[in-house]
Amino acid sequence: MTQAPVNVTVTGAAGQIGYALLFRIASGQLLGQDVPVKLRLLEIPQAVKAAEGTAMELDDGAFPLLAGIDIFDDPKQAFEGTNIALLVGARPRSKGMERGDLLEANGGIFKPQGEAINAGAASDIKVLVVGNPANTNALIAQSHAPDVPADRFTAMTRLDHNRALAQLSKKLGVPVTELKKLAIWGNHSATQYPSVQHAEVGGKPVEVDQAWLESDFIPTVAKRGAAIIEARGLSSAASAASAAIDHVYTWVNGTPEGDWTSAGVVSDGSYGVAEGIISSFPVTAKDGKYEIVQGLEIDDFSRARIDASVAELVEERDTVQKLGLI
Ligand SMILES: NC(=O)C1=CN([C@@H]2O[C@H](COP(=O)(O)OP(=O)(O)OC[C@H]3O[C@@H](n4cnc5c(N)ncnc54)[C@H](O)[C@@H]3O)[C@@H](O)[C@H]2O)C=CC1
Ligand SMILES: O=C([O-])CC(=O)C(=O)O
Repeated sequence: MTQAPVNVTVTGAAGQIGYALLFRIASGQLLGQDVPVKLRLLEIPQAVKAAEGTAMELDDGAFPLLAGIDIFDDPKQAFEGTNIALLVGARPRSKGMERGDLLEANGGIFKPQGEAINAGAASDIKVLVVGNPANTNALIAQSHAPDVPADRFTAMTRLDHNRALAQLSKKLGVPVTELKKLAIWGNHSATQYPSVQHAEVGGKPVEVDQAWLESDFIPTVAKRGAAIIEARGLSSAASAASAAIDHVYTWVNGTPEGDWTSAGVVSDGSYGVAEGIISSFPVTAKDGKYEIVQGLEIDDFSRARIDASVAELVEERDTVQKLGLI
């Protein structure tokens, strides 16, 4: 091992995504097979013991790239010197909870975490927010880290992107590797817009009928989270962990020539998306930076769908603004 270990902080480490995610990080899939990692696990005090149990299992994996595990219940310590932060822990919606209540409860988590990242993370910090509502939680954290470049805060829509790839691959009867330039726009919620407008199969434009898009593909992708909960009795965990691995691996190592992926990134106003919100866009990654793909023509159908999801994000931003969370 020639390289110094990269510090990776995972919040919600004792949760179900954490359980799937940590072993993949330890095995080298987050950053590459030549990059040692040190894990920094953050949990609430009541779940520290469970996180210790997971850490024991990580030890038992004897992973060659795992250079150490530390467990914290204090965000200030957990983010000290961290290079990659995966913010998975969040307050789930409980019965009778309104969207505003959920945003408020999560503000109590993501505000101090943003402050702790601002105070102590490494200068090359990259943050991925997985915990829902992911886009607005990312906005809250980002707004409390004024010394960190805003583009270091991202929200996960890679799971939606992967779901879209899988659905289209099944429909066309081709492997996912044949598909390029799918895109998720907007919020990681049921209003998201999975777009095939620029998608290619084997280098040619994808042609599918509009009825299938509207009545099957889009709702299947957008409501997949709910369908998994219905079937499994628990929300997506291994697929979410897998998408988090993909998101960070791509961010660090780049997108292949002639393709893009999807991520929730801070809007610079591109495509009429309100500046400053964290919205999903088609993005490329190069030299450790995600960039919004520019210059795409947006047809009327796509325009209406993008606008609807962005309107929801603007509403969430306005709510957290009113609550004094940003
Ligand atoms: N963006 C996406 O595509 C997806 C997002 N999610 C979201 O990811 C989140 C985590 O999901 P699961 O692991 O299944 O939930 P879980 O409930 O199994 O685990 C969450 C963990 O977070 C911890 N936690 C709560 N507050 C914390 C805090 N302030 N600091 C550190 N840890 C804290 C809890 O103690 C718990 O161990 C949920 O919000 C879920 O909705 C899930 C799937 C996909
Ligand atoms: O709704 C949830 O908690 C899970 C989720 O985000 C998804 O599966 O897309």
